[in-house]
Amino acid sequence: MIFIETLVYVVRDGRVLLIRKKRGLGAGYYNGVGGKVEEGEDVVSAAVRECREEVGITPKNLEWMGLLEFWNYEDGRVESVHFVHVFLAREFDGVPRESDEAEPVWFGVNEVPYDNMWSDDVMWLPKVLSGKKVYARFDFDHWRLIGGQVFELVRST
Ligand SMILES: Nc1ncnc2c1[nH]c(=O)n2[C@H]1C[C@H](O)[C@@H](COP(=O)(O)OP(=O)(O)OP(=O)(O)O)O1
Repeated sequence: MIFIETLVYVVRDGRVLLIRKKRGLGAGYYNGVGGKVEEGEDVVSAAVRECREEVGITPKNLEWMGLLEFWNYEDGRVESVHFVHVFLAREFDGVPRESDEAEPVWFGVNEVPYDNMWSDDVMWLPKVLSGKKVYARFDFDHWRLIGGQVFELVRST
């Protein structure tokens, strides 16, 4: 199975908005706001929709910060591949509120709870929060991280 997904990190006043995911894959972990891109939807529209659905806010002027690939293997075979577009939003409308999927929580950008997040996050999210664009690929065995590489993207002139 191949999935196109989004992750949005809303940043304001030195803090970043994360969600504590309440159900599904990664439940209990803190993460950015996001989910699967639906049939016929573009990635920016999907990112905005997920923010509205999960925490009731509308992010504005999304800045594309990179692409992550998550390859999950089960019994030596590829079980799923996830292409995740990462965005920063420095502006938004609305007030974050809890939903049945997610509890929104603000953290200082230097106090992100990496011990309670997907174990790949500490390898790339600090770069994104400091304004760097990234490409990364991570391999998992039954969703346990077994390897990965992170690259900073720089624009060539
Ligand atoms: N390893 C890792 N690190 C960081 N972020 C993620 C992962 N694996 C992931 O799946 N994710 C992110 C990527 C996506 O933003 C979400 C996936 O959310 P999911 O709940 O599967 O998608 P929804 O569309 O919201 O879910 P349903 O509506 O299908 O329940 O996690």
